[in-house]
Amino acid sequence: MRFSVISIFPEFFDSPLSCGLLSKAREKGLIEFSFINPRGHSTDKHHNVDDRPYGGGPGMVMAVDPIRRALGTLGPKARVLMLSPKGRPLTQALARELAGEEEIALLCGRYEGIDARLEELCAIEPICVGDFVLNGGEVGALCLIEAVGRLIPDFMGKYESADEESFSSGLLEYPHYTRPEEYEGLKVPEVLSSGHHGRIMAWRREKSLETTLASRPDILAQAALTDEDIKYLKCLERARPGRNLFVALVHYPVENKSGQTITTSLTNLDLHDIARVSCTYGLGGYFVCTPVADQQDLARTLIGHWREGYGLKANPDRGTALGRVRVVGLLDEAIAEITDCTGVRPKVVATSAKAGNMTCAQVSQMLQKEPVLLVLGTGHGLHRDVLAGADGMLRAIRFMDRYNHLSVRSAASIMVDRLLGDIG
Ligand SMILES: C[S@@+](CC[C@H](N)C(=O)[O-])C[C@H]1O[C@@H](n2cnc3c(N)ncnc32)[C@H](O)[C@@H]1O
Repeated sequence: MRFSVISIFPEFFDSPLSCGLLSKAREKGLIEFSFINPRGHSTDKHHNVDDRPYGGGPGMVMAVDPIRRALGTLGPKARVLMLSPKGRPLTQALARELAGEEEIALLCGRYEGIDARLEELCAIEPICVGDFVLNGGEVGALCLIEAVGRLIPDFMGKYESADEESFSSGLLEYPHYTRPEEYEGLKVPEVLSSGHHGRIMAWRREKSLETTLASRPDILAQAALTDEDIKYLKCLERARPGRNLFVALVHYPVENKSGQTITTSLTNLDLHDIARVSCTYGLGGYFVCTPVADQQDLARTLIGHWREGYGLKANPDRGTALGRVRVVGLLDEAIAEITDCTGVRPKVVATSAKAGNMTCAQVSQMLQKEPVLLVLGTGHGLHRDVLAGADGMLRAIRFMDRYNHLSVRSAASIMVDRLLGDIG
C-alpha cells in the first residue's frame, strides 16, 4: 500500500514513521510513503500557499490552486482523503475498508482550512479523527496511517492480531496482565493461569462486555451480541440514570386552541402507556396531575383494579407498571414529593410540540447527577405559566418538520427512549 501525504510540513512525519512497526512495515516494503508539499506547486514567487479569507475574520485559508496541482501528481488509483472536522468519522470499520486500497492520498489542511472550491473540482472524501480541532491535518493523517497500516496483512508479528482488539467485534477489549503474578497485593485473575483455553475465552468475553458497558454503553447498544452475552449483561450491576427521571402528565393548567386555561380529563390509555414506559425504562416515578376530585378517584379506581382487583390475577405485570403512578393535584405536589424522596429539588423540564431548545444530550447529562422531572401537557399544551416556571424546555420532537402532532403517550415514549436508550 502507498500513502501519499500532501502537507506543507512533511518533516512532521519523520519521527513517527521511523520507529516501531510502521518503520518495519516500510523496511519490508509493505507500506510506501511519498510526500507532496503544496509549496512546490505554488506559482507564487514566494511559494505562498495561503491567503486572507473572503468575508473577513481571523486566520488564513489555504489556496485552491497549489493543492489542486499537488493532487494532479497522484496515481490514477489514489483514493483522496482530506483530514477535516466535517468529515466521515474515522472508525475501525473505515480503517478496515481503507486497508484494501492500493494508494491513499492524505490531504492535510492548515490554518482555517482549504478553499471550499477544491471539493467542487476534485473527488475528495473528508475524514474526521474526532470531535475536536487540531492545528493541522498531519496528526489526523498519522492516526489514519497507523489505524489502516496495522490491518495490512503481515504488518503485525505472527503473535499479534487485530481480530480481538477493541472495536473489532463492536466491543472494547478485555484487560491484559503480565508478570509479576502479584503486584502491590493485586493478583492476576486465576483463570488466566489455568491453561484452560475455553475458560479463558469465556472470561475475556465477559470482561469485554463489562468494560464496554462501563466505559462505552453507546457502542454496546450497537454491538452484535450473542444470547449468552445478553444473559451475562442482564446480571451485571450498572448505573441507572433512569431512576433520576420522573414524568408528570398535567391535566391542569393546560391551554385550549384559543390559549384559554382549561382542565382536561384523564384517559385510560395515557395512564397505562406512560406507566408501562416508566416501568420498562426504570424511571423514578410517573405523576398524574389533576386537581379534580372525581378524576383523582377515577385514576385510583383504575389503578386499584390492576393493583388489587381482578386485573391483578389477569395480568400482574400491568399491576407492577400501574403501581408507579402517583395521583397528585398540581405539579408543585409532584415536585415536592420528588424533593422529599431524593433530597434534591428536581430540574423541571417542560415539553411542547412547538418550542424548546434543550437537547436530549443536555438532559441525559443532568440525569447523571440530579433528578429531572419531564413535564408533559394535555389539551393544546402546557399552560404558559408552567412553561415560564420550568428550568428548561426540551426541543420538540421532529422540530424541523411541519407535522409533529403526536399523542402525549407517544411523545413520552420517544423522549424517554432518546434520554435513556437501551442501556440507561
Ligand atoms: C485549525 S484546523 C481548521 C478548523 C476549521 N476552521 C473548523 O473550524 O472546522 C486546520 C486543519 O486541521 C485539520 N483538522 C483539525 N481538526 C481535525 C479533526 N478533528 N479531524 C481531522 N482533521 C482535523 C484539518 O485538515 C483542518 O483543515
